[in-house]
Amino acid sequence: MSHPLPIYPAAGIREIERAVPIGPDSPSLMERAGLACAELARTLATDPRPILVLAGPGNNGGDALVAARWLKQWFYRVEVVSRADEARLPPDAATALAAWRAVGGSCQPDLPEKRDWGLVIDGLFGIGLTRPLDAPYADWVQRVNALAVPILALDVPSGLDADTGCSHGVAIRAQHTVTFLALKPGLLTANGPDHCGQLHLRTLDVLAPMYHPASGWLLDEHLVRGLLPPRPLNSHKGLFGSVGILGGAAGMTGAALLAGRAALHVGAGRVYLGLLDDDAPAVDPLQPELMLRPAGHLLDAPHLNVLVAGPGLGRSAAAVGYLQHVLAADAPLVLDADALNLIAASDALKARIAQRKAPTLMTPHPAEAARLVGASIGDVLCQRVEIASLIAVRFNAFVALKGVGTVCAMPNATWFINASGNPGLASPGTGDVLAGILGALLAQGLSPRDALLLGVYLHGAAADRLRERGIGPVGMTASEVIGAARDLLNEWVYGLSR
Ligand SMILES: NC(=O)C1=CN([C@@H]2O[C@H](COP(=O)(O)OP(=O)(O)OC[C@H]3O[C@@H](n4cnc5c(N)ncnc54)[C@H](O)[C@@H]3O)[C@@H](O)[C@H]2O)[C@@H](O)CC1
Ligand SMILES: Nc1ncnc2c1ncn2[C@@H]1O[C@H](COP(=O)(O)OP(=O)(O)O)[C@@H](O)[C@H]1O
Ligand SMILES: [K+]
Repeated sequence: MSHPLPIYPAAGIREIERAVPIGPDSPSLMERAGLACAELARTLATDPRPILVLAGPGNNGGDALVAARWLKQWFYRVEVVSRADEARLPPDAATALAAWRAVGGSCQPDLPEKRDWGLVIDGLFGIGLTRPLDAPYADWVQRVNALAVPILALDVPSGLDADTGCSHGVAIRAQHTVTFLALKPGLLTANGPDHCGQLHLRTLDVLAPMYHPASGWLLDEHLVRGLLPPRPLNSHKGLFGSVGILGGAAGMTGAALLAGRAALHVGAGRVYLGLLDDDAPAVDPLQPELMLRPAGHLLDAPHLNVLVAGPGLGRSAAAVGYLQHVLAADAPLVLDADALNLIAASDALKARIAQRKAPTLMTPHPAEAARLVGASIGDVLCQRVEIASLIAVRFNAFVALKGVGTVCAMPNATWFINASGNPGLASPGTGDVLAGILGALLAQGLSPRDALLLGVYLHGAAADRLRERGIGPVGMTASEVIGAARDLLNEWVYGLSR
């Protein structure tokens, strides 16, 4: 499999399907997909009960019928449920139906009441789903979802939109999804991961980018391993940059401290905090390495080469003033939280970001993203790739639209979907930690693109490491994520094992 793994929306997959040459002696893509499904199903069907195959009216149903045929030939008991109108099946699916019948297979028009299946194969709809499931499909999906039986979804869990990860009404909740040719965005973001279960990619011997250029890729460990900041033996703290963090208004000092501690633990040479709270402490007793000062003096700190604005910034007039100075600074800048909200509320600030000469990183969660582009949160949730890309292009910024399957979008309209992370991160302060991590990586000389990709992946991977250790997902804290990120980065940079 070639890396990085490309991600295509349905239209791209269709271009690839059209372009792949199929020689006279090579199996059709549907034959390859059905066989790949059957091989996986064989590993999942661990009890002797029959396998239920739900076959839809299009090519997804065709894949399912090919899988049913192989499984029957391997002596599994297979029951196919299909309402497909033979005369209206696409050609490959009609061939698959004829081949299924030729091995003695039959189709039932409705889902039987009995429920003694050992595995359900969902081949109702794939990338061709265009609207909420009609009856009886919606009813079938609800009934198989309610069974205590594993479901293997073919290509896309039926009912889920392959492009967005939002469901059209009800959708299959699978334990496994085997997806063909290439990854699709909807499997990786929004509701996709909850509906897909474990994802299995089968490229069907097709090198997708040969047939259609990709503009999106999976952000995985393979991709970030090449981006690590070097640590020569002959080094001193001046080599690793100085991060200045603007934030910490009254009642929110902790947010700035979390960002600062994260920056320190991910390798920044020096970390300054410019705090807005008049009563802010002069030192963080638990992290005395941090240099705390009033917000108005932050930009006077020596050697600053990266700025982070937002953690606990608040929306006061003073905050706007400090933010204006930070935006005018000629240093890479990470904008998070209330910095984003203040920008969303001001056309002048918006224009200033787009005009910045130094790189800008923006890390909105969906509500912040909605404010930035004047969309509803619902729109953002169901158009994550589009909205992240829109923000990146509009603000000439490197954007992480946060949430499950964080979308990293670049100003050149390329994008990545992050594979790491878990709901342990749905806890206070984890966004501040991400902002600090990004600041530290920029300070160590990574390009804005590479800092964003490594930082987002590392943040999620740290949470995954904590979950492996039983620390979360419930009760995982942002402070714990910092320590795990440090451990992982050292493992990756120096090859030190746990
Ligand atoms: N053509 C090929 O050679 C290949 C096809 N493949 C499979 O083909 C799938 C795409 O096939 P199709 O384009 O036929 O699309 P689907 O099989 O996903 O579904 C399209 C059919 O469902 C109908 N439909 C859409 N939404 C509906 C709804 N809510 N209720 C009822 N009917 C609805 C459409 O009118 C159409 O008849 C992929 O997901 C994949 O599983 C892959 O195996 C790759 C190879
Ligand atoms: N369910 C989840 N799965 C993966 N990552 C998540 C999940 N929920 C939240 N996150 C991550 O946690 C971080 C939360 O950031 P944010 O919403 O800004 O929190 P805060 O404002 O409390 O710091 C983001 O990086 C986001 O992607
Ligand atoms: K399906």
